[in-house]
Amino acid sequence: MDLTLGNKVVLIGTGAVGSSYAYALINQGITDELVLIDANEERVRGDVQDLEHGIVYAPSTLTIKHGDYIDCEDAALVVICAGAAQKSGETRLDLIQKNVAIFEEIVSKVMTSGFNGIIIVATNPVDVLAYATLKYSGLPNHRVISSGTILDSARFRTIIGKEFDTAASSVHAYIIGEHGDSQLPYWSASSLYGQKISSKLSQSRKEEIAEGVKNAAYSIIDSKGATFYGIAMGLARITKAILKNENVVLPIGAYHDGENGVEDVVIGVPCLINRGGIKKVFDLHLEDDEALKFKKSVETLKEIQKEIWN
Ligand SMILES: NC(=O)C1=CN([C@@H]2O[C@H](COP(=O)(O)OP(=O)(O)OC[C@H]3O[C@@H](n4cnc5c(N)ncnc54)[C@H](O)[C@@H]3O)[C@@H](O)[C@H]2O)C=CC1
Ligand SMILES: CC(=O)C(=O)O
Repeated sequence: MDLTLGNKVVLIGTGAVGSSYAYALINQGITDELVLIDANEERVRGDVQDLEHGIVYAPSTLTIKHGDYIDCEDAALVVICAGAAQKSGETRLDLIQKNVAIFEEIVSKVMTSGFNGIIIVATNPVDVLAYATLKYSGLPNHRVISSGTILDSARFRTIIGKEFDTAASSVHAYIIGEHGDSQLPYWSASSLYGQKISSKLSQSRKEEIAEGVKNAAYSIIDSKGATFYGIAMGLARITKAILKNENVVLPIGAYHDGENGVEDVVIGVPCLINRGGIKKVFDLHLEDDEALKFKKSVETLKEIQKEIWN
């Protein structure tokens, strides 16, 4: 990545997820310059004004504008939340055909601008669309990030935190694999006050927790039609890790080129994130049942890739 780039963020897709992310960025003072793009221009115009009024009370000031793809030229980060969202009863993978076509168009426009930064993908199915973004952009592997299991891991930590009456921020726990139905808890590496969480829970409770995490999106979509605050905070966290060069460990979707015995797939694992993007994809030390589930998750994603790109 071009280290002379500042901290400009271009957000593409200002629907429920995108606009919540913009709001989170402003509230946390993460960027000095935010550009919004969406196919629905009227909506962007309204969002820019509404968000600008909030800046008055933000921790630091920033410029925010309704932009176009040329604005990606000197952006440090492009965040893509554009595309179709799940409706009640749909899985994330049901969205693939529509959203791959949208991504081919969006990513080629981003790259035509001369963009030389990092892309974060949030649109579902997020891991396959990050893979598509790598293909369509030609960017190096470490500069395309799928939000992956950042949200699932937050859900996991929230449930465990409540179980042990401890703040979720003190729970060190990860969901790995697809951001979707084949995900799995990384129990063997999940800890609370330095002790393994899995040894504190019965098998049936662990299974209930894993199901609860996996089904959280379905339950929220049934209740209010969409999920957006959780992912918005997760995206803001990844953004901060990049723009502030944090070298922090986050569970995100990373391209695997042999890491963890996996080839040519974007999948969620703990990674080191800094100004250059994905600095390191960590080795998983999986127990046998976890390794089996992780392999199945890889196969699920590869099947979808094969259907689209042969
Ligand atoms: N990664 C994650 O953990 C999560 C991902 N999502 C995903 O995020 C995506 C967005 O969800 P919502 O914001 O709820 O949907 P939404 O329907 O509210 O917003 C989508 C936006 O994309 C825009 N758009 C569509 N085609 C476009 C194009 N070609 N160029 C520019 N803009 C375009 C639409 O005008 C709309 O404003 C969905 O795919 C959803 O499944 C949602 C929650 C969590
Ligand atoms: C919609 C979605 O991907 C989620 O909330 O996990």
